[in-house]
Formats: sequence, C-alpha cells, structure tokens
Amino acid sequence: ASAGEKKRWTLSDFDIGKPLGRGKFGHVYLAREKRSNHIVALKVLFKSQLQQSQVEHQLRREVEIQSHLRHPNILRLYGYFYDQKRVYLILEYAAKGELYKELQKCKYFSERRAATYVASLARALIYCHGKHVIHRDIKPENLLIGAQGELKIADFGWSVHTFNRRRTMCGTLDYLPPEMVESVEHDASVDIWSLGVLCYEFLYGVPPFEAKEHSDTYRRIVQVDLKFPTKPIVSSAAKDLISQMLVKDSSQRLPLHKLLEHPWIVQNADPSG
Ligand SMILES: Cn1ncc2ncnc(NCCc3cnc(NC(=O)Nc4cccc(C(F)(F)F)c4)s3)c21
Repeated sequence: ASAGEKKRWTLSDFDIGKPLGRGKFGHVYLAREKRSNHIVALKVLFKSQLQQSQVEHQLRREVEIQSHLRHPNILRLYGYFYDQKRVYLILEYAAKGELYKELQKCKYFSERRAATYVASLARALIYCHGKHVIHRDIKPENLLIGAQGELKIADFGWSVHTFNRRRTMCGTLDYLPPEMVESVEHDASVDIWSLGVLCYEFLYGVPPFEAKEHSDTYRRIVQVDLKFPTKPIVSSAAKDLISQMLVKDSSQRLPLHKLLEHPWIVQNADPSG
C-alpha cells in the first residue's frame, strides 16, 4: 500500500506534542510519526460521545470523502485508527493555526487578504463540487492557515456526496416528480451562500445576519436582510460580489467560476492564493 493507506496505525506510532485546540468531540494535538518524523495533527474523539450524538456515520462519511480529496486549500485527512475508547484522525498540520483567531486579532481583513482567501476557497469548492462533494459547513472555525499563509478548509464532518444521495434514493430519476428530484435540499449552491457570508465577515468582522436572538438571525437570513455598515469602508466592488452571492434563490447565486472572474477578485486576490 502507498504511504498512509491500508497500514494499521496505533498511538505508539506517534510522539504526542502540545495541544492545538479543543473541539466539541475531543482535542487536537501536534504529533510526530516516529518512523518518518512527519509532523501531523492528531484529533482524538471519544467513542462514547460519538455514540451519544449518533454521528458515527457522519465520521465514516468524512473519512471516506476526505480520502478522495487532494487540494492545496483542503486540509488532508491522512487516515484514522481507534482503540478501546477513542477514534484518532491523522490530519495534515496547519502551522499557522485557526483563521477565526486571526480574524479576532485583526478585527477584519484588508480587501486584498479577504479576496485572496475567498478566491482560494472558491477554487477548493470548485474542486469539491466537481467531485459531487458539498461541504455545507463553511465558517471561520473550519478554516486553518498553512505554513505559507494559505487557507485550508478543514472538518468535512458535515459534508455529503450529493451524487450518492440521488443514487441511493432511487435507481432511476426518470419516474420521479420534480419535488423529489429537487429534494437534495443541499445542492452545491449552499457553499456559495456560506462563502458570501464569510466574505462579508472577513471585511466587516461580523457576519451579515448577526442578531441577539436566534429567531432574529433566522428571520434576517430568510429575508436576506443584507445591510453594509458605513465603517469600515469597503469598496463597492466587494459589496457587489457579496450581493450576488447572498441571493435567496439558490439557482441565481453567482457560480463559483464566475466569482473568480469578478473584478473585485481579479483586482485584489493574490494569484498564488
Ligand atoms: C487547531 N489546529 N491548529 C493547527 C491545526 N492543524 C490541523 N488540524 C487542526 N485542528 C483539527 C481540524 C480538523 C480537521 N478535520 C476535522 N474533522 C473532524 O473534527 N471531524 C469530526 C469530529 C467529530 C465528529 C465528527 C462527525 F462524526 F460528526 F462527523 C466529525 S477537525 C489544527
């Protein structure tokens, strides 16, 4: 088998280093694979918590989906192993850490930095959608920064194969009425909406539909109650792009390949990503 595949990993294959972060289901540690000295991130998940939340199938799907994804802006999941009580995810290490911490520190990003991030995320999502994978959970907490400052989408715990859902739902689509064919409520355009929300938050430091109560946020989203603050000053080109992504009718949202041709991206994104 090639490196990292088929081999049965165990905890004794790794030296464990400092904690990198703690998620809902467990902690992440810096680790070094002893034989290769390869630095990785090791996410430790407790089986008990996975069982309680009945998310084991999601984890299996994440591992399956991630094993086919190879893109510079998608954090690699090299493999997994488990022992009596825990499941371990062997992940690519993102040396510059979590994007949301960087956003908190800077309050908001320059238009060049925001456009560079948005363009690299668009390229990663074009790649995913090309493989019928939608992420469905694009937000600052799921974005990491690599050693060269490049953005990495992480945590495909909520991603799905839209193609599979069509296939598993029925043998042939021919006899299905429109509402059943349409029933893949998440089509790839959900990621375009989330990328628009992210672009807004990169530029203003807050998400566009933020409100004190969940019910108010829900109403602002369904009404697409999009307002642009006067401060910080943001170019009209950026506002134009965001307005073309945060559109209620998912079929009318700016397609990702068109996003890469938008003047704001062309003029501000660093081509290297
Ligand atoms: C903080 N940090 N700093 C540097 C750094 N470098 C790499 N990684 C880091 N952090 C880990 C990032 C993750 C990547 N993939 C994940 N995947 C996941 O957490 N999956 C997952 C968990 C629990 C339940 C489910 C389930 F079942 F619901 F699907 C799915 S987490 C780093």
